[in-house]
Amino acid sequence: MSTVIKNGTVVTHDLTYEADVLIEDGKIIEIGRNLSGTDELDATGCYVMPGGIDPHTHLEMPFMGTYSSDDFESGTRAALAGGTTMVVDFALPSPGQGLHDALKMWDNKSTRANCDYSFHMAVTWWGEQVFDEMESVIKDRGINTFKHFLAYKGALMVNDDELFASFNRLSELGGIAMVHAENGDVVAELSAKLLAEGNTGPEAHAYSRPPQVEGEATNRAIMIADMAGVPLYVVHTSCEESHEAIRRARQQGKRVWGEPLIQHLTLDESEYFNKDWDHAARRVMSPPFRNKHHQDSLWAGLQSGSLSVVATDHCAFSTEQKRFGLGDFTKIPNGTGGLEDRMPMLWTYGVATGRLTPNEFVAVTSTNIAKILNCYPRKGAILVGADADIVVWDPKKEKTIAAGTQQSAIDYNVFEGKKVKGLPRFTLTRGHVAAYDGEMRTQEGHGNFVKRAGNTATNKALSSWKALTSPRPIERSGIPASGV
Ligand SMILES: NC(=O)NCCC(=O)O
Ligand SMILES: [Zn+2]
Ligand SMILES: [Zn+2]
Repeated sequence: MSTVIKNGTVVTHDLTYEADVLIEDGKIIEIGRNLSGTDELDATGCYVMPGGIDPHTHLEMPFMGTYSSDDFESGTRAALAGGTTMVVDFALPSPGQGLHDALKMWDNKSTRANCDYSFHMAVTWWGEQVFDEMESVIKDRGINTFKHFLAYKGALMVNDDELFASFNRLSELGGIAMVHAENGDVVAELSAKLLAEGNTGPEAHAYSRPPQVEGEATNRAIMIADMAGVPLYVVHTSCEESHEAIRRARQQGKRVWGEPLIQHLTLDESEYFNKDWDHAARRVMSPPFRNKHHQDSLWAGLQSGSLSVVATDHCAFSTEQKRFGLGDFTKIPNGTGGLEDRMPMLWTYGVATGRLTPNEFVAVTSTNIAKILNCYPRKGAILVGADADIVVWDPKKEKTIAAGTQQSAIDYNVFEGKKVKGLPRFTLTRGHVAAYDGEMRTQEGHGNFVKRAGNTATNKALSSWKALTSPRPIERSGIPASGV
């Protein structure tokens, strides 16, 4: 059995052309004119693009005394509804837990995934066991990305000595370092002071995490990564201070990538000043939403290439869960949803406004991250031999975002009421049509784990440079006799 996508315009990160796409056994087998197959999908008036890849999700994540409400089933269903065909989730060991132990837990949860997925490994504590297991996580499990939290003091946060040790180990093994860049010590101090002064509401979450805490931590991580000789990926870049550090590092030739979220690009800090406690608390996430100055900086970064990827950090908590923080903003579970809305929101606020070209849209939602994570061109490509993870995108299709019609398990949507123009007509996950003109036809358990080998081209380039420039003793003849 084969499927042909007919009469569409193929849009990739570098090309736009009219062609049909023929699929068999989950792969693209031919691209050309006048193709035929057993099943036909009509793409007249549509763009045929690589399915989105969201490299930053937290599905069923244990966090702040509860679990995020979307699991691998509802989360990947939401992804497919919005044109995303692969998610990358974070496996988080609890303190003292081994990396492989934590991965077993994530393996169990992910059996229900409707689309392909991969994992990043989090380094939440440091010791010999973590040092040792990192090797097999990369070589046997095919996980080449390791996240470090510089925030969440007393929980997930690692200190600078641990960060440097882990970055050095990754440099040796050919891994990629990731950071949540906020200065956790300063956030803890500011939070305690705000609470003592009677600032208990959700707006104080934003006051406790000003752009400076993010700028400082981003810059620190960049410098530590540079000394270790490891590539660095900065997650949820939300402000000019952090973007500026990334931009400068890239201009200096450092291997650093920045990832803004669709929430930070399109929602601002005024959400926290809403008189309705629930409204404000539902939008509590770290880093918090910023103002227009920061949003313009992020858009400019995507346009100029100093920022590389748009993600969601999908970590959805219900209103009931958010209310754990009534009377104390530090207890509001941090996180917002966005998996279903990332692509339509970015198209509406990016492509339709002229901030991004359709090719740039494909680059920042799919191809760039496939290259960074080392799964391109299996993912992120419309090429013969690639997985048939495809979105047939109708630029004229419209809807108003509403919690009542979403796939996510929670009872609200941070984009509620936003009108989007540009939606999937069909979303295909390895050839299976999981979203058919608004109707969900997902298959629970269809998703496969995507292995990603370490020692990428970027790792090799960095280690060659490191070897060439590393400190070495100067050979001298005629060493003076000691003493005077
Ligand atoms: N971002 C957020 O507030 N929650 C999810 C965990 C994280 O990425 O920091
Ligand atoms: Zn984070
Ligand atoms: Zn996150």
